[in-house]
Amino acid sequence: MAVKELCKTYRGAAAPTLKGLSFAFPEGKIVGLLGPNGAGKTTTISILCGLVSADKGDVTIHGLHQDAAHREAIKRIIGIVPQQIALYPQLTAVENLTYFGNLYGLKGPSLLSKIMHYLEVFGLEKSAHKEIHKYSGGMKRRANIIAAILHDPRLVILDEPTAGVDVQSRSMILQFLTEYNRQGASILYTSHLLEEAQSICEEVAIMDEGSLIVQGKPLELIAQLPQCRSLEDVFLHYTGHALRD
Ligand SMILES: Nc1ncnc2c1ncn2[C@@H]1O[C@H](COP(=O)(O)OP(=O)(O)OP(=O)(O)O)[C@@H](O)[C@H]1O
Repeated sequence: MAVKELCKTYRGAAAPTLKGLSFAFPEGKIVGLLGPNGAGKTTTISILCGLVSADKGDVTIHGLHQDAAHREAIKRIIGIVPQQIALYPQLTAVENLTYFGNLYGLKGPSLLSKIMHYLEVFGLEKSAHKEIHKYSGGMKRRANIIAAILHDPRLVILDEPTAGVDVQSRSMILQFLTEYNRQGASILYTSHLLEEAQSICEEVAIMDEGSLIVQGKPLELIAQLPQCRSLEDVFLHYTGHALRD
């Protein structure tokens, strides 16, 4: 996937959120989009998914240029896991997942067996018929991921999928992403957890204030800076210590 010279200023905003952002990631890898609060990660992801329109610039996903002619094809390729839980709290997990499966034209016994399979993979089978508002934070996050992958997307885009979950859920989610990637899918995710990003991402792009700062393989980025021992050191080297509002 690639973005080229993306610009975005939200209506009424005093300053642009994206200022000519460009990066390109190879397919079939787990890659990370990193940056401090307000860097523009969610905006970038939203543009990649077609949920927000850019003022200027190009997006290409799995060789398809993001334009009106390819919108439907791209929608089928992508699975989106938003930062906020996008499930109906009063519906059970099975009811929610049936609804999301139907949106992609999946139905009947094959959809139900897929839902049950993933509920088991994500350790939610005992809560399949429990309403989502009765789920813990980690359970909601796991169910939120299932909703995005029922249509077997070749690219899964996740916005902070492991934020605020316990160690067990986090480890389960990362293990799943690694396995899903091994089966051939590309994964793009954002996180503030740099140790985690270092361990699972083959490549990362660090952005700040709407522009790309640096991109590369975590170990190569670390090796380029003699004073840095971790991706967190690299991140602080490029983005500085100043607090962001
Ligand atoms: N819908 C919107 N309307 C106006 N401004 C917005 C909107 N969404 C985001 N912004 C602004 O754009 C900037 C970048 O926000 P964005 O959420 O893309 O950053 P981020 O890197 O994902 O941040 P975080 O790590 O805090 O989630 C922020 O200054 C934010 O206030």
